[in-house]
Amino acid sequence: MPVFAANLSMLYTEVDFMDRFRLAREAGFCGVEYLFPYDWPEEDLKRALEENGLTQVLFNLPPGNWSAGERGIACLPDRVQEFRAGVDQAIRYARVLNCRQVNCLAGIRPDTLEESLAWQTLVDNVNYAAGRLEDEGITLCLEAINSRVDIPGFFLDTSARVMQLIEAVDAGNVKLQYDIYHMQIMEGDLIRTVECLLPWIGHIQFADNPGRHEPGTGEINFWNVFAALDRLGYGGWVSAEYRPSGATGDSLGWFRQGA
Ligand SMILES: O=C(O)C(=O)[C@@H](O)CO
Ligand SMILES: [Mg+2]
Repeated sequence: MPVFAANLSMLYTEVDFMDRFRLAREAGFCGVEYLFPYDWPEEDLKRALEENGLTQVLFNLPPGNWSAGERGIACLPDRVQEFRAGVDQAIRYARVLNCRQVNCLAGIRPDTLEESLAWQTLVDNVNYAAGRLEDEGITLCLEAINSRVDIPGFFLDTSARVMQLIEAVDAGNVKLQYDIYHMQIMEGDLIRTVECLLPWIGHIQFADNPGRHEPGTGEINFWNVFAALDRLGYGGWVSAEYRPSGATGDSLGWFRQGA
């Protein structure tokens, strides 16, 4: 079975954020990720990881104004300074948390922004971030997110589009973050896609579809998908990024079965 991590922004929301680390460890996870670390002091997060023997697998670059609906600023030409400051902030946290991967959210392209300008801004920003992160030994992940259900207008919404960006940037530390849930909605053909794109995949996340709940609640055959990851020799993390359909503990049958 792959090595699984728990996404603490979606799992264990029954308890306060800082208590989720312990619950993840008690369930048997050895790695965690969450959307953003920036609301907590680095040292507090580091302590939570160390006390529970957990690896910080991933977090996102600052996304702009999340509560106002922004989902990344990397494609927005009037936000380049803010993007760069966000890279600095992410590096500060990644150093303390010993986190080897950060994810860049491309953002939602406003109708008033020309597609070509959004694309060039994204290429330039990813180039900049990749250079800064390479110096730190950190991989920059680029996630394709479905624009049909969860984030209409999200600028990078297919694996092909991310691959186009990876080619345009041509940096060794830029990888595709393949989210099985989003790609089931946009593309399907999960196992064949992973097989084709394996060398460029840095991180995998999952939830079942529809509903974005745990494996077994929807249409994806996770047992076959996880077996394929093993057969293909995928060596990265596979993160449970789903909203449990009930209590988190009750949603972990897939994990207990595979562990
Ligand atoms: O929504 C997702 O999927 C994620 O991976 C989050 O990090 C936000 O993009
Ligand atoms: Mg995801």
